Amino acid sequence: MSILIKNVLLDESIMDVLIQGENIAAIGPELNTEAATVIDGTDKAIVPSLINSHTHAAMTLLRGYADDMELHTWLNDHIWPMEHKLTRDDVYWGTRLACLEMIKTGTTFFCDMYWHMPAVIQAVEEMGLRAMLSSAFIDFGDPKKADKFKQRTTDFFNRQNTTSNRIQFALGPHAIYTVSRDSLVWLADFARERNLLVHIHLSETSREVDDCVAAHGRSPVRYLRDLGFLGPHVLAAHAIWLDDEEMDILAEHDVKIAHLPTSNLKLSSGSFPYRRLSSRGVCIGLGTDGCSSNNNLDMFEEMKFAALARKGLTGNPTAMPAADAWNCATANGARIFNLNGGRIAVGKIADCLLLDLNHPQLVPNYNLVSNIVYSANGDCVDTTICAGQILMHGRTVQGEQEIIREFKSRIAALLQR
Ligand SMILES: CSC[C@H]1O[C@@H](n2cnc3c(O)ncnc32)[C@H](O)[C@@H]1O
Ligand SMILES: [Zn+2]
Repeated sequence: MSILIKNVLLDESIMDVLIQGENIAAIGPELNTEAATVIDGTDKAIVPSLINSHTHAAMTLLRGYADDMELHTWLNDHIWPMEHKLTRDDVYWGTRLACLEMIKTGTTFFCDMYWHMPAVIQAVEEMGLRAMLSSAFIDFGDPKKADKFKQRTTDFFNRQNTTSNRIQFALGPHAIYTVSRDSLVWLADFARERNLLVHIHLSETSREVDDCVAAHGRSPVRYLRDLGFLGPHVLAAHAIWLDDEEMDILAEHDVKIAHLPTSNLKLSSGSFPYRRLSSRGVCIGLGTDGCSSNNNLDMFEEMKFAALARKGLTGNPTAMPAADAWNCATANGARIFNLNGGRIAVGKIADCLLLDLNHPQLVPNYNLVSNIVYSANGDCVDTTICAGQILMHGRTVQGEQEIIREFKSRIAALLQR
C-alpha cells in the first residue's frame, strides 16, 4: 500500500511525501512516482501525529461522572466503585470510543493503564492505532491479592497477546500507595528480566508524599530508589511533588515522565516542576490522563494547557514556550516509547497528520507551531495516518456512528447495574 501526498506544507516548503508500507519513503518538491492512493495536500500541513504518554482510555465510560474534587476522594468514593462494575465489553467499547476520539484529534499512539487488557488489545487492533498497554497491578498491601496479580502478570507476559506490531506491553503498578513494597520489588525484577517498561503514577499529590514519609520514612522517589525500582525503563506519571534531590535522582536514573497538565489542574494536584526537570535532562512526554479527570483526549488542548499552566503558575511567560509543548507531545513521546517517529523525515514511521490550513483557527499562519499549541484544537486535523494506514480523511472515520451507538448502549446497561 502506498500513499502519495502532493503539494503539502512541510516546515516552510511545499513538498510531495511518499508513504510506502508503514514508513515515509521519499520527500521532495515534486516526486515523479505512482501510488495506490494520491491525496491533494494543497492548503494542508503535514506534521507528526501526537503521542499521548499517559491515559486510561476506557475511562471515556466515566467522562463527567465525578468532577470537582481532589484525587483521593475522586478515586475512593466515585471512580473505583464504578470501575468495579465494568465488564470486558464496557472496556472494549470505552476503548473504541477513546480511539475514535484520538483519531479525530490527531493522536496515533497512547500509553494506557487499565483493566480487562484483552478488551483493550482488541479495540486497539481494530482501530488501527499504536499503543503501549500496561497490565494493571494493585494489591492494596494484601498478600493474597499480590499473589493473584503476580500470577496474572506472569501468565499475561508468557502468552502471545497480539500479533500486531503496533502494540507493545508494559507493567502497570498503579502507585506506591496501592502496591506493596514486596510487589514493587517483584515487578522491578520482572521488568529487568523481560526488558519491559514500567508505568506508575508517582508523587501526584502532597498527601501521597506525606503518607509515604509516615509509612516508609522517606519520600516516594527515595522509596522507589531504595527498592531498586528506578531506571531508564520507568515511566512516572505526574511527578509533581519533588524536591531538588529527588529531581537529581530521577535524572540520574534516566526515569521518563508523563506530564498531565489538565488532570493536575482539574484535581488541584499541584504544579509540575517542568523547568527544573527539563534543565536536568529528564525526558518529559505529555498526556491527558483518563476522561474523568480531563475530560477529553484532545492532545492539542493538552499542549495549550501545559504551556499556559506553566506561565500562570510560575508568573513567567517564557516558562514553557510553544516549541517545548510541541516537542513533549511528539519527539519526546517517540523517545520514551522507542518509536522511530515524532517527526516527518524519510525512513521514519508514517504516523502523521494533515492539518487544514483553511480552518479559521489556523489562519494566518505566521508560525505553525504557535498556531498548533495556542490556537488549534483537534478539529483542525483533516487526515490522520498511522503505520501507513489512513484512519481519517476529510474528518471521516469508518464506523464512527456504530461506535457511538454501541458505546451509549453500554452506558445505559452500566447505569442499570
Ligand atoms: C490500574 S488501572 C489504572 C487505575 O488508575 C486510576 N486513575 C485514573 N487517573 C488516576 C490518577 O490521576 N491518579 C491515580 N489513579 C488514577 C483509574 O481509575 C484506574 O483504576
Ligand atoms: Zn493516570
